[in-house]
Amino acid sequence: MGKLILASASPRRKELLSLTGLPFTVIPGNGEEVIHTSDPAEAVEALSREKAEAVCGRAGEEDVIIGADTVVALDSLILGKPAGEEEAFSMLKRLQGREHAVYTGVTVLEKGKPLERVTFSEKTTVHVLPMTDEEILDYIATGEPMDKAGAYGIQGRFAVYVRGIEGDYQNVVGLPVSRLYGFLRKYKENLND
Ligand SMILES: Cc1cn([C@H]2C[C@H](O)[C@@H](COP(=O)(O)OP(=O)(O)OP(=O)(O)O)O2)c(=O)[nH]c1=O
Repeated sequence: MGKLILASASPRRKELLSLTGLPFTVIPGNGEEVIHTSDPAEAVEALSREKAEAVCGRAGEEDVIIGADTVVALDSLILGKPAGEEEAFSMLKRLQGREHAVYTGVTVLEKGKPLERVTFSEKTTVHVLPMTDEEILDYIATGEPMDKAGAYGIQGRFAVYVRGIEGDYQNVVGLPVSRLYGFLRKYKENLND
């Protein structure tokens, strides 16, 4: 068996994958994330596949690669990372006072067995309390929104505005780790460091 590779530059995903106790290596991808569908589940699944496939060239024949992507969906909009503070403001203005869905797509790919590739997505519903414009601006000033889908981090200062969730918390932070572990546990004894 080869190595387990996390195809991600996200420090959160690295931390979440560590919870499995499996040895793994991080290879950040650098591809553009372009969404070609209005279906958020389809979008994150496709992006997770692209991220996993993008590092295939740098992986060994027996390596197992994980790619993941997270978006926020509300009404018919799919929100990725904000391009700047103005976009962060308009995203948070839309999200406050209501519920939305967070989707993370995951692909697990054994480089030598392309036909056994697994792709799935997980949805978590997040209920956000009403926020004043001043609270939104104060939150943006923390710097937390800029590298996160939907312009917030449930694991950070935004926690005070989260009334509750339905589904997997870790999925919101960027990796549905318990569901993913279901696909990874078979590699447990066989991975190289
Ligand atoms: C909604 C939400 C998202 N996020 C993060 C998870 C993801 O890292 C990020 C969404 O961006 P992604 O494009 O999914 O991931 P990334 O660019 O950070 O990392 P990579 O593509 O290299 O794997 O938003 C939080 O940390 N907390 C939250 O509450």
